[in-house]
Amino acid sequence: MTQNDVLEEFRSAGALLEGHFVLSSGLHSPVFLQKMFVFQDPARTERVCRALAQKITEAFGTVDYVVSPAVGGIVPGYETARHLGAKAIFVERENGVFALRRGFTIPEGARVVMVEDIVTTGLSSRECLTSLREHPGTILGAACLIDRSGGKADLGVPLVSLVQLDIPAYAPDQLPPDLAALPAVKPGSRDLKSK
Ligand SMILES: O=P(O)(O)OC[C@H]1O[C@H](OP(=O)(O)OP(=O)(O)O)[C@H](O)[C@@H]1O
Ligand SMILES: O=C(O)c1cc(=O)[nH]c(=O)[nH]1
Ligand SMILES: [Mg+2]
Repeated sequence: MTQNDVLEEFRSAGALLEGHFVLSSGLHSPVFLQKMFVFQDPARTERVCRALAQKITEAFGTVDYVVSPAVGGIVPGYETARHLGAKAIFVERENGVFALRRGFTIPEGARVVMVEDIVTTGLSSRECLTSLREHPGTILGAACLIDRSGGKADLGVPLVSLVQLDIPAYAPDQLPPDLAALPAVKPGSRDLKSK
């Protein structure tokens, strides 16, 4: 799949939203990728995750465990793991901090890749990777469907993505006037999880 093919999947799923969005990081952006509109269609999800699995294999070789940050990472993590022949587990917030729960474990020597849906600042991915370092296994790297940081997000491990876009994101006190004029909506779930 080319970058355009992947973007076309998002576009035709109605997942490329324009307006005024407050992202999980608190940054404001005129664009939001509503990944759940992609993931509600299993056939579409299969197409993009098969392509991501191919990139992961090229970059990292065999993978035993895919670990994803909940909630957004769970569906693409599972589907990508299916194509890799790997297990799919996830971290979720416990008192606001990502942790492996539900009795999930990673065996000694397992080859681990973190799979995220979207990378903006990389904070969610870094938090996931930090929690994984407390467990056995070798972290080979990270992967995401769309890196909207334009390659600027530093996860501390190699990151492969299907699409790299440099989508503007602004601090709340630095909004361009045309963006400030629109009512802001906050589609993400980070606040919900910390309560
Ligand atoms: O790179 P970042 O600046 O961390 O932003 C990207 C993160 O934001 C979204 O998750 P969100 O926290 O909105 O929750 P969700 O996964 O439950 O949708 C998305 O799923 C990524 O995890
Ligand atoms: O940064 C985010 O919170 C974010 C951006 C985006 O485009 N899509 C998403 O689900 N989260
Ligand atoms: Mg997320």
